[in-house]
Amino acid sequence: MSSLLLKGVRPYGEEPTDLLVQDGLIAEGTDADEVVDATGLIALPGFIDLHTHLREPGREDTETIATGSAAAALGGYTAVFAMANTDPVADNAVIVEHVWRRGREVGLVDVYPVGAVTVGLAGERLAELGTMANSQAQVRMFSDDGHCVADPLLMRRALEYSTALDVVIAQHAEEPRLTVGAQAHEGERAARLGLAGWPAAAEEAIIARDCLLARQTGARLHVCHVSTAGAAELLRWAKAQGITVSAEVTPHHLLLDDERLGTFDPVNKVNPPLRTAADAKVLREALAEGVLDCVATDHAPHAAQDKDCEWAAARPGMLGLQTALSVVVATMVEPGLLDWRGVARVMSERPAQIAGLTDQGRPIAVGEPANLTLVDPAARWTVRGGELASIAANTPYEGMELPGRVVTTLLRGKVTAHDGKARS
Ligand SMILES: NC(=O)N[C@@H](CC(=O)O)C(=O)O
Ligand SMILES: [Zn+2]
Ligand SMILES: [Zn+2]
Repeated sequence: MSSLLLKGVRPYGEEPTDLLVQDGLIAEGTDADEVVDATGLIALPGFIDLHTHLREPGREDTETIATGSAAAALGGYTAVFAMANTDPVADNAVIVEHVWRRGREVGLVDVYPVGAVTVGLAGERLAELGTMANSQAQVRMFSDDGHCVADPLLMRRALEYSTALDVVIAQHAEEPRLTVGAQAHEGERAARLGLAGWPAAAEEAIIARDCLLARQTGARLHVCHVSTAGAAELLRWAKAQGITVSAEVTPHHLLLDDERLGTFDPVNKVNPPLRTAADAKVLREALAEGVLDCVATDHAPHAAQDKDCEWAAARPGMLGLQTALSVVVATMVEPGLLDWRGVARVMSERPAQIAGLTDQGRPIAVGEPANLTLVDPAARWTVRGGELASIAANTPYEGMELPGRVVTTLLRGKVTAHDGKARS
């Protein structure tokens, strides 16, 4: 394997140095086959997304493991967790092994399948968590994402099993009885536009309940896409009690709010919905503080016909992999809420710890795996959905100029993306 010298790179935004990458590792020395001028670029540990929808199998017209992997590499990611709400559902060893193997074949990013908690995501019977955990895919995270595991007894059982398997249960917190027909955040804006409301309490009630179940069972609970100020308050309480709960926030819930509803453009429809500007502010502060552990994209590609239609008929979800870093720079770095060490923490280190990855989210140091993202902090770029690597183009940032750009991504020393092109 060839060696690469990154000259003048700034690890975590600190003093410039030369980084040698050899045989997939960060190595000592300066003798390399290839020298790259990385002056001004910041080196971070490769990003890890705990929440990606890749749509294979079933909706390969919107995203495949190959196109989603390219989007991930271009976004600076070296590992992604592919949610189970595919068709067929990833609720058995055959499907999770397919996703895992296909990710390996594509080779742009480590694709870790998330297994479903219940058979068919139906919320009635537990899936065979143990078989998926012990399969070749070694599933370490389970979620019915897209649906909430609403039955408290089933959730309790899932948490109990998870402790024996040492896996994480990631919950899409939405009390379904409170969100029947819901279209937008329940508040003044939705009321004025005549859109049925999705109340904050539907999210918070499940988070509170599941934190109590996690305390009871000693299990590790992860909360998906936290979107309300009240949810952050509950998580702060739970962590203070010593409950083993972690939580993610999406880039869109950090940046956008329900003012977007005024356009009636379903590109802004997402689950959970865009909340108020006051919620977004609290989420940014909670992420800076560590009450929210990490950023996860909830990258959710949808076909044009499922988005360019009337609001009520449109599917919820937004692309996120290629814009996540820039949104984190805009919402967290530029306002001084996080430095680059903090970005490494929320985009790489904490996600690796939550998912139990031992070869990702590692320090940038000699002997460590060369899973790296090089970022140009001074760059600005304009988002164009049609130019993103995903098959779908449903980005809420269309035409927006965003700060910070991923220049190069390395997976075990191999360049997987450079200057806007993915390389397998
Ligand atoms: N976030 C979304 O709005 N949609 C997700 C499902 C989910 O994350 O709940 C999807 O699969 O499209
Ligand atoms: Zn969800
Ligand atoms: Zn999701």
